[in-house]
Amino acid sequence: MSVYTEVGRDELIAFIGEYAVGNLIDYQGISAGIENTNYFVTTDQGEFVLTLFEQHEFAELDYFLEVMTFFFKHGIPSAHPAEDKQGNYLKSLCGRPAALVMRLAGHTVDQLATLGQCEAIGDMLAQMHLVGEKFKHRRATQRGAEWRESMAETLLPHMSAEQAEMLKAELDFQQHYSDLELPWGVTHSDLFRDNALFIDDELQGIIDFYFACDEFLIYDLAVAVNDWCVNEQGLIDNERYQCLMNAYLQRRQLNEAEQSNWNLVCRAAALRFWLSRLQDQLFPREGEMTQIKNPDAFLKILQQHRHNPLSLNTLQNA
Ligand SMILES: Nc1ncnc2c1ncn2[C@@H]1O[C@H](COP(=O)(O)OP(=O)(O)O)[C@@H](O)[C@H]1O
Ligand SMILES: N[C@@H](CCOP(=O)(O)O)C(=O)O
Repeated sequence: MSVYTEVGRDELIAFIGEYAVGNLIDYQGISAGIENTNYFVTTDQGEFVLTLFEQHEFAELDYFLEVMTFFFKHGIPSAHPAEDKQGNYLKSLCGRPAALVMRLAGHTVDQLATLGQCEAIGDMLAQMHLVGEKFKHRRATQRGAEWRESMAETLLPHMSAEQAEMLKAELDFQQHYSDLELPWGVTHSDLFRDNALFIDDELQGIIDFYFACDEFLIYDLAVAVNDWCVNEQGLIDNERYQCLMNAYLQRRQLNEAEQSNWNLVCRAAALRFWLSRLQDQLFPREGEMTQIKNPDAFLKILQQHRHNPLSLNTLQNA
């Protein structure tokens, strides 16, 4: 969903007037997206995206704006937040925290990804992980093992006996996730096809850093593989997988611990989105325009990882 909070024209004119971005010409609610309210905003000086944060309070939002600014300044194509006349990135609108960011060119990938797009994402994700070593702000994940366990508890009573049994077995398998000693740092943690903008195979930008957090770097990689590499059958496709992974590995090799835990982390990443999509389906939030993504897509990916683990052997890791 995208418009949980409706913004009136006069309110927006007053809000825009606090920035040096020109006068409002037009604005339009964006139907894509799930977490926040988003509008495309056109002024006589440019194109922007207005986000009203629906899930976060003021205090925690600085981190995300720091992440976006950091990546932008370090050559990762991402949307720089606009500063108001007082130098603030974060403001208040309609009782919600709000930010205005640059509108990037291109379109999100609404179809299956091309091999070129998989390669571009693998390459950019590795660059983010390398440059991210210098990022000093810390934020714990909100969708980690603890969240997965407690959300599973909430959802178990609503599941078929077969799915509930599988979920319990999966939680059992993943029970030591938090004890793993794997390279970690700032991650996007939601780098799906609908969070990257492309013109053909040229990556224009990465958006929606609002799940960014400290996580295992290969969790971020697994999130991307689980979405970018799917084929018509909704399964991870070997060709796309090879393209994304080889592009990543050319810049950043996986150490032994990462290699031996790759299947576990791919499963944790699939489980996270299966559970969050089930949560959205079973407990939808109210709004004017809504979209709920299909949880079964991630059940299928999770099953694939359980029965046919992705190999690292044919890839270019040293
Ligand atoms: N900086 C941006 N430039 C261009 N389009 C954007 C930008 N930010 C968001 N969008 C558009 O808005 C949609 C929803 O944004 P997103 O951040 O994914 O929302 P949500 O946080 O609600 O999931 C995207 O799919 C994209 O089409
Ligand atoms: N990418 C997740 C949902 C998170 O919402 P987003 O629209 O903010 O990316 C999914 O596909 O389930």
